[in-house]
Amino acid sequence: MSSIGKSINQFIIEQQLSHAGSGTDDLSGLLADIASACKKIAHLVSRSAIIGIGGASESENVQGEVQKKLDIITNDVMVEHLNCHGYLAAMVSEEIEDIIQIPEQLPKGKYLIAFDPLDGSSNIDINLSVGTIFSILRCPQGVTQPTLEDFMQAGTEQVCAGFCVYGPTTMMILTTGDGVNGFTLDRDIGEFVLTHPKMTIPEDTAEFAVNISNQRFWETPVKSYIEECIQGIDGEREKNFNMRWVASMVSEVYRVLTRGGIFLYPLETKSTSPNGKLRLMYEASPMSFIVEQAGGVSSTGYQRIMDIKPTDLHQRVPVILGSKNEVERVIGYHEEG
Ligand SMILES: O=P(O)(O)OC[C@H]1O[C@](O)(COP(=O)(O)O)[C@@H](O)[C@@H]1O
Ligand SMILES: [Mg+2]
Ligand SMILES: [Mg+2]
Repeated sequence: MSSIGKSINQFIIEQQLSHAGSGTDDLSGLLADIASACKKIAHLVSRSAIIGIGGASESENVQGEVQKKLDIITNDVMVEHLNCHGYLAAMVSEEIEDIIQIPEQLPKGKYLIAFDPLDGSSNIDINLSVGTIFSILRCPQGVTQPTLEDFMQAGTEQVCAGFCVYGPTTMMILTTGDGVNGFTLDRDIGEFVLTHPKMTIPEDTAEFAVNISNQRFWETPVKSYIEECIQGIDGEREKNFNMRWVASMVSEVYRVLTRGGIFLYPLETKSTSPNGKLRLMYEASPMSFIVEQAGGVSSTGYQRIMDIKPTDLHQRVPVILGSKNEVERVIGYHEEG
């Protein structure tokens, strides 16, 4: 029987029960809290102009980026929804410099979470899609006040990763290491329902996404690859490529999941941000888990992103992800030097 239309909570509980020997645990509760937070964020994003929460704030985040008002508000929504039910031991956010501890008086749980509360926030004021990205890790046993070291886990340690896109429809994409499933927010009943079961990324593609204005900073392997794509049928590849750049990673990854593609935010030598722009813990790692679970590949060009153990909460890494055969081709160019 098709499981289309199943609520996200029902789906997670059934998925947990179907694994031999495992019962439901706090993960389903935590995911229900995340879904509630994302529903609230979807509502705020859609009403931001009406209620006067669009535009920039007066503050900068830890990476020196001017925060949008909604960057701050959505961060608070995530913290408020996730800190009260005892599923988490601590959180980290792209918008906050240090670990966010669970208040003393509240119960603590066995998971850690890293999140980007509003991805692509430069797009809010021009009415393009934005999103929320999250990565769930296990808190080491016996730890009640997690430290930096407890969060320094490679992407391969993730229990679950997901993201929401607040676009023409609000969607949540989720993996717990058993494939990737997509849920659409049905606003009539206030639930995310399964609409895109078992999402897979086609192995081949003729569509690339890169911010070409940074071309002068790229290394030779990426420069050569993009040059080949642009030459199209007249070049070595003997086929035409299409290009997209939404400047919102959630939208780019969602597109790759639905019709294939390659997305690059590569190493940028000599730029002010030589490791690229994307944050390992809040963007690269969870998206890599999802992409791999959908049959795609995700790499820095030199290394599988899922294998990188962070050394800093706000570390940036180069990202090349998407359709297997194209990403492997770019990795091959890095190997050739
Ligand atoms: O400004 P650029 O170079 O186009 O960068 C776009 C990239 O930056 C991001 O917007 C960074 O995310 P934040 O909005 O969370 O800082 C990605 O979503 C996107 O891929
Ligand atoms: Mg982001
Ligand atoms: Mg963000």
